[in-house]
Amino acid sequence: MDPRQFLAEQFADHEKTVAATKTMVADAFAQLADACTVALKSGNKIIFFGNGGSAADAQHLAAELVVRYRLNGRALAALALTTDTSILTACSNDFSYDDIFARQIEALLRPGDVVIGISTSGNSPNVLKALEAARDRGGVATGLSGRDGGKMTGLCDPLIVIPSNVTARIQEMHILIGHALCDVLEQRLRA
Ligand SMILES: O=C(CO)[C@@H](O)[C@H](O)[C@H](O)[C@H](O)COP(=O)(O)O
Ligand SMILES: [Zn+2]
Repeated sequence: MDPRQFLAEQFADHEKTVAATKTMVADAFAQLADACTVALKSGNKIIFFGNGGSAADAQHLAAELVVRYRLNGRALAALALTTDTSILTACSNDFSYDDIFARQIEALLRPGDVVIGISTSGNSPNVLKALEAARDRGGVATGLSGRDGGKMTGLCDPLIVIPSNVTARIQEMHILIGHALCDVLEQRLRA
């Protein structure tokens, strides 16, 4: 396998996914940006969570809002549920891995908070449980997914579904959309 050829194929696949995604997700993205704007203006917060690469996305995006993305200005209230190893290990050990995000939602969510579950399959049980817990407690359950949306369909409003079956391509679109979300929120609330 020639790495140059392989990389060219990866770029081609990425570009194909970008082209398919940008026409499909615009309305859901606008809805998500509006929901986050309302929450932040009302003194609520945005809560991100996901597994593996999506855990990295969750904490990456929370950091953009709490600290800065492109603009200096006020801190925006955001939290990733993927970072406290004591909570994550105690909850996995004593309860179940499926509860690691839902338990934190029970502790930390206030009505009006926006939660953003990130799952490329849309089927990770811990993400689904947290979305249900958020919805039950008056949170705004939203998500970033891929494939056919999985079980996140029907739990999230809006749900941004990336039209791809390749986990890496879906994640690449998630972080692009996440960055765009931070940019819109900065322009609305930090400028
Ligand atoms: O980053 C990657 C693959 O690119 C992996 O770590 C991936 O995030 C993990 O397999 C996750 O557990 C997948 O979960 P999900 O996206 O289906 O919810
Ligand atoms: Zn990855």
